[in-house]
Amino acid sequence: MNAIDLVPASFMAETEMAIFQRSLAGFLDAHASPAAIDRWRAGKQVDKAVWRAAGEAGLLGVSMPEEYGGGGGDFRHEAAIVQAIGHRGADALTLCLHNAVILPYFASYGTPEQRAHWLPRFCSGEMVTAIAMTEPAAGSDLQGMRTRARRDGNGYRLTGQKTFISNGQIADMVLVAAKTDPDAGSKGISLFIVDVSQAPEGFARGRNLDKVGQEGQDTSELFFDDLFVPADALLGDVEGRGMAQLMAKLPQERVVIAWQAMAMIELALGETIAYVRQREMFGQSLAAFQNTQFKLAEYKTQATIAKVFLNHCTEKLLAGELDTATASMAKYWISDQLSEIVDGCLQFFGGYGYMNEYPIGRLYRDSRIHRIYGGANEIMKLLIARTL
Ligand SMILES: CC(C)(COP(=O)(O)OP(=O)(O)OC[C@H]1O[C@@H](n2cnc3c(N)ncnc32)[C@H](O)[C@@H]1OP(=O)(O)O)[C@@H](O)C(=O)NCCC(=O)NCCSC(=O)C1=CCCCC1
Repeated sequence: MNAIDLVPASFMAETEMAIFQRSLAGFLDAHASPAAIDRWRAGKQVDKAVWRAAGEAGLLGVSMPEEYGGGGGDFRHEAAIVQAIGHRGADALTLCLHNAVILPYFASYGTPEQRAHWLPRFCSGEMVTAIAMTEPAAGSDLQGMRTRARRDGNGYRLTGQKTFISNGQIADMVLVAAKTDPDAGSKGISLFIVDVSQAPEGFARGRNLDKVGQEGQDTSELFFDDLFVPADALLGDVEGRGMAQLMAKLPQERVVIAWQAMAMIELALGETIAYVRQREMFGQSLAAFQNTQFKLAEYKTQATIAKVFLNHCTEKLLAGELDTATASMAKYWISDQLSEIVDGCLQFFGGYGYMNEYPIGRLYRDSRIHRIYGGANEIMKLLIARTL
């Protein structure tokens, strides 16, 4: 049994992972109750207090070194968090963005001073993070970004616009991709650590965008108008490495999204199995129909195969051997399974499935984005095809 699988405590010795999962479940019971989630969805953002509480509970920066206030764990702990949150729906998944997507940029590319300054603030929950790559006219084509960073004395001036930025409304620090040399192609992009906690002049948050699903977390436009950042805001200390840094880190982000999709598949199957068992029609249980059994057998098979492949990707990632194509396969294939399975599950609920009061309808809306964010699935196929 893989340590990432949630197994009943009675079947295993109390391993470090089981203890971690238990404290995670306790945290989510206390801070991500259905009432709290309803509040986030109404306000279109996760309460910031939850971040502080997550920091105090040791759930932020779990894979970061202990010397920076992190948990000293690894990607298995990150995957456990993604799963535990995903099993309750999609809300608060941006905690995983902070943990498993953004902090690793600092751990891998930050100077010792940047790591020492920023990571403790992120691990405590004092500062919430966001990453800003996408622009209104450049989503899939990262090199097409227009945001500029011009040298100015002992720093840079950032001008441009970003959109679809998760945590954009609540972030205290935004890691911004910008062109330092528009003529240098992939070597003309750099990443900047932008402290927006004090609403600096030249920075503005735009709309908290109204989405089809995942309404419990904020997704924003961000505007930079001649915003001054000091020279040490450049991630690392060499200009022009941003594109390669993004390309190297995106595979892990894609595995995180695949784990989210996996958790939501399991949630959909659980909800549907419970429903078909209690729903009576034509004088028998909906579960007794062969169509129900065959469909659910197919979905369970797809889910099982997906999980085996995802555990394989996780092992590769832990060994530092995860390649872009393999991560792209996980993201594209598992998010496709999610769409098919959630759609098929909703069908069993009939008219009730289309009502927001049933969780399956919400899952249907929340799951659609998995085929788009982290790189559209068509981009995943392009990245796979490049290796053939
Ligand atoms: C693949 C792509 C469509 C096109 O790449 P091009 O061909 O322009 O870039 P190319 O020539 O492949 O490469 C650039 C440099 O990079 C190096 N490198 C590549 N892989 C790696 C690697 N694995 N390690 C190190 N270096 C790498 C490459 O060698 C090159 O450097 P060089 O010029 O040779 O010096 C790219 O643009 C992409 O991927 N878009 C999807 C964006 C996309 O995924 N957003 C997602 C936005 S975030 C998001 O959606 C969120 C979702 C959830 C919540 C939060 C955020």
